[in-house]
Amino acid sequence: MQQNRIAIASDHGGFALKSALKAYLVDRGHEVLDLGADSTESVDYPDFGNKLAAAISQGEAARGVVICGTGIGISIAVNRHAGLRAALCHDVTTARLSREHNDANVLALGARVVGEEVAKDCLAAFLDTPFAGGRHAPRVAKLG
Ligand SMILES: O=C[C@H](O)[C@H](O)[C@H](O)COP(=O)(O)O
Repeated sequence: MQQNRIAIASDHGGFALKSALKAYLVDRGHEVLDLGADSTESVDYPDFGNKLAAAISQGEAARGVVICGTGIGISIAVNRHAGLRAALCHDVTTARLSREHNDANVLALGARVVGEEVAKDCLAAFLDTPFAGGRHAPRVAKLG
């Protein structure tokens, strides 16, 4: 498992925010595995959600970030994979609780919904918050 490596993927709608968050992750000392998209040319979000889920399942990265226009489609794609828990977050509180209560391993963001600064704050909360365990552990285990 590459503990310090964060995988990131988006569709065309999330491309610009992906670039900004990549730079932010590098600034924070992370290695970034960029799985595309590589431009604003129209693509299909399931392809990128599936790619990121595979990378995490195979231990190529410890956690992931996915971005599409709303964050909805790409988070649905990731959540179809066993062991993947993508949390669609719009604010710091949901990002923090997605880690504390749900042990989310993927942060999903909507580039057409949240601004860059809010997205960075969500990412910081996602990275910095540990899973609380305790009563939450058997619940998370039931997610499969
Ligand atoms: O949930 C889906 C995402 O928000 C997509 O980014 C969105 O549907 C793409 O829309 P469009 O093809 O109009 O750019």
